[in-house]
Amino acid sequence: MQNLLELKGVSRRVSDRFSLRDVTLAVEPGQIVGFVGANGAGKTTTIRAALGLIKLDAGEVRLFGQRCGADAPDETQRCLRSRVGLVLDTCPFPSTLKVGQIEPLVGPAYPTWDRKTFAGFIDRFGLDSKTKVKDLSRGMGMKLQLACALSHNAKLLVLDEATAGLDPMAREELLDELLAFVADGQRSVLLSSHITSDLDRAADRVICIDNGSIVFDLPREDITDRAGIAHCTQAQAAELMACVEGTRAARHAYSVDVLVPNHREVLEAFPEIPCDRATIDDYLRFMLKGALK
Ligand SMILES: Nc1ncnc2c1ncn2[C@@H]1O[C@H](COP(=O)(O)OP(=O)(O)OP(=O)(O)O)[C@@H](O)[C@H]1O
Repeated sequence: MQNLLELKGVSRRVSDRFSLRDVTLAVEPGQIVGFVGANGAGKTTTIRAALGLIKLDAGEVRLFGQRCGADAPDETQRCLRSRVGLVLDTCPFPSTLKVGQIEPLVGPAYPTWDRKTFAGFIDRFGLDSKTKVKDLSRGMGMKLQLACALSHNAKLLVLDEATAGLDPMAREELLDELLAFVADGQRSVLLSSHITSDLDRAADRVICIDNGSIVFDLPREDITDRAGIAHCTQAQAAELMACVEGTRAARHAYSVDVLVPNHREVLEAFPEIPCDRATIDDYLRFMLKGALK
């Protein structure tokens, strides 16, 4: 099936200090794709490139199979973007408007806006139409954005740090909504987040960017089900790293933690070395900071 979003070789110099470099990634239908990286790594810039909001120096972006760079005709861009639901870390609606005044502002921008669906989400999320945007809690502001994003028959949801600052219950609810959104196998979510435990639970794929370049792009289970952290002495680490491909090490005063691609194989081959499964957080730390063998 056709990818809902594709970036191929996207490069863009943003400033003297930061460029996107040859970024290639794809979001397949039915997937939740986690997009991770340190502060300033380039997640938001990549999302802006994906939505045709910044010009590219090289490469191409396809949304729903069609080219959607900032150089595509305005009408094409508008039409393609109207099939994307965007949720940002801060509520972008005018702060003095009431919840009940948001629909007349947002709805007309989408030819496929569905009033009944929007009313259903407002009700289900417990949003009071008389409350001003500025008086909404973080979680409620996110839910208002989500209600908008889910009410125009979007095929792709893009969430940029939308779980930041949410309490665990609100994050859980959001993840359940996202899982329901992709359940028919036709729609997808691109979720940039620093809260990697959300991705441990919900992501099908995890893509990591660092300093404007993609560092890894893996099925989530390659990280959380296969990879492991072996807790070694210096001598064990040397032996393990000599035998196993694709390891990375974090050295401590008297021990060495080694990231291994397959924890089961290590437990079989080196039963004396304790080896736990890796989390996405572990994997990220080792890939960004761990020493190669
Ligand atoms: N318009 C701009 N002009 C100059 N520099 C910019 C501009 N937009 C972004 N940057 C820089 O580009 C780099 C990447 O920023 P970006 O917001 O994409 O990172 P991020 O991964 O989303 O970070 P965070 O996790 O902190 O939100 C940063 O160093 C940022 O300061």
